[in-house]
Amino acid sequence: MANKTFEELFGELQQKAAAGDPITSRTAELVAQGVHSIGKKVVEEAAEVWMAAEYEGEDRTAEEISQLLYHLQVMMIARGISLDDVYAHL
Ligand SMILES: N=c1c2ncn([C@@H]3O[C@H](COP(=O)(O)OP(=O)(O)OP(=O)(O)O)[C@@H](O)[C@H]3O)c2ncn1[C@@H]1O[C@H](COP(=O)(O)O)[C@@H](O)[C@H]1O
Repeated sequence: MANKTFEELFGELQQKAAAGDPITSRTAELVAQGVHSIGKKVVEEAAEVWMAAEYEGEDRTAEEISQLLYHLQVMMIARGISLDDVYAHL
């Protein structure tokens, strides 16, 4: 996972969602479960970011942020939302 940019990860996840095996790919498994399950993971990871930021160190907080970003990307793929769709609102 180290040194992978947001854009590079998104491309990899798109490929995994399209052709990945739910047995070996967490991304393919989550996309197969659908938006409801992914949404619960997004909320869970967001709460873990909050708790880490308030009570833990920078490294743990960064780790939780990476997990939140991953699950947000999975949600984007499940809903057919591109990076440009999101950047348009930033
Ligand atoms: N960056 C990530 C990544 N970040 C987080 N996660 C998943 O999110 C989980 C972290 O959430 P939790 O702390 O809740 O862990 P958990 O309790 O095991 O998860 P649950 O069983 O509760 O869902 C991890 O165990 C991973 O399953 C990720 N899964 C995959 N990636 C990358 O995505 C790419 C494709 O991965 P696959 O789709 O698995 O091939 C690869 O480059 C991976 O490194």
